[in-house]
Amino acid sequence: MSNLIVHGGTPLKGRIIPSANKNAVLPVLCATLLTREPVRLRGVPEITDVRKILEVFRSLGSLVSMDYETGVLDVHHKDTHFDAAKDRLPEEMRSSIMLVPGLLARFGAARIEDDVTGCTLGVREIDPHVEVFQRFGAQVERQSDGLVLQVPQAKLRANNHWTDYASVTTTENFVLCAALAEGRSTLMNAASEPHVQEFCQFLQLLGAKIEGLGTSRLAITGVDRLGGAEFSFAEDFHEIVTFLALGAITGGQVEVRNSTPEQFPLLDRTFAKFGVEIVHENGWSRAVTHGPLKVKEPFTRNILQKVEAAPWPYVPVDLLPIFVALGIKAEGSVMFWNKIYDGAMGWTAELSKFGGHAFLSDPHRMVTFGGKPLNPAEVESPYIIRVAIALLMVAASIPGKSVIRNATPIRRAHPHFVENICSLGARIEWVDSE
Ligand SMILES: CC(=O)N[C@H]1[C@@H](OP(=O)(O)OP(=O)(O)OC[C@H]2O[C@@H](n3ccc(=O)[nH]c3=O)[C@H](O)[C@@H]2O)O[C@H](CO)[C@@H](O)[C@@H]1O
Ligand SMILES: C=C(OP(=O)(O)O)C(=O)O
Repeated sequence: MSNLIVHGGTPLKGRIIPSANKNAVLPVLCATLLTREPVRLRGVPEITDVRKILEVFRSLGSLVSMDYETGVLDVHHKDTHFDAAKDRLPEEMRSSIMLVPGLLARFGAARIEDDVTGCTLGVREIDPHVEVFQRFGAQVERQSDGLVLQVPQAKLRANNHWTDYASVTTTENFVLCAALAEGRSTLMNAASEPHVQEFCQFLQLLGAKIEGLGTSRLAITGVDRLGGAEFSFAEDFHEIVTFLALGAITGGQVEVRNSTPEQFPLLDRTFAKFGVEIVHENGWSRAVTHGPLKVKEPFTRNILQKVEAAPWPYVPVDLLPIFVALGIKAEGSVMFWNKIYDGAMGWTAELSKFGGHAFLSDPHRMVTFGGKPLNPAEVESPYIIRVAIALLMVAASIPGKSVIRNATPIRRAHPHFVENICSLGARIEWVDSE
């Protein structure tokens, strides 16, 4: 377990070049299994989830050359081998489940390990995935240590499917299966997050026939084979928002490179609810504060200001903790509504150790009563990447030494995160503990 020691209270200043979005990089890595041609990826971040997937590739016998200095990955799945009875896939990360279509395409067999939950956000079912695999013709059997999938026929069968809700990884799994299936498949209620679109663009580059990117209806016409490609990852909107918020919460001036400000109007309005103005100019975004943070009062009398997170184009649920941190700091009350997860808000007790006041109304809703005097503290992060960051944000805004225990999940998604914050003037360090 790694902890973060934070000497807070310094207004952060400077410029940040964001890394690639973990949730685009991981499905793209899984998609490379669908081709027998070489693939070159640029901007691959040095994060633990990437390391785990590359380890799987090496164990399959693929050629993998990863240079984390330059972010260039060359991968070639040429002569591979996999035994669903003996080999195991990574756990404690959701993206493990997106290895399934590539393994089915190559070996006619795959596995889903018991723990593909990822961050402990509440129920994260695998049924929508299993249903997708079954619709494409896979047989699924529960074994003592996971699920084993087999495809009796040579190719997956195209189909039309309508999911219960817009799930990011289920959509990606559907597209991965459909890309090489026999015939044309359609998916209704498809997820449309920027990372889902980026993943589809990569597959198109390999030669996949996908229509409807960015909408809730995807149509995919299966092709016989996919080719190779060179692909560069876009900037991660999670990192952009996170560094802007770090600038705002510490009363500093942080600029982040942002090539896609068109994705930001709702995020800008969300920042504005805490008194933070986001300015996009010449490919950069900056957070401007006008004195201490203050929650914007709604015009409707006697209602709470609120932030609602749900599948895109709502505020992304993974960004909710970042805004909760702003809610603890800003004077006024805000209701945070996580419409997706039923177990992602149970960290109010950690906020109270800082003197922050947050009330868990029900499993989906939290109210912050911000602007209270805050003190440094030792807190413990749940296994949730963005909560570890939110706790770090609060700590960075308070003069004195705080400790964020179990901050390791940050390493799953954000490369050189502490180095990046320190480049803005922060005094933060990793310390390993038992
Ligand atoms: C590797 C990856 O890309 N992980 C992301 C992906 O996970 P992931 O694809 O696992 O998330 P899903 O969209 O499937 O949602 C997770 C869970 O939320 C519940 N659910 C979701 C949507 C909904 O409208 N109703 C509902 O009930 C279901 O229990 C579901 O199992 O998308 C999540 C939602 O943006 C993000 O938090 C994760 O970071
Ligand atoms: C929840 C996340 O990831 P995962 O789905 O892999 O747990 C995240 O990226 O914030």
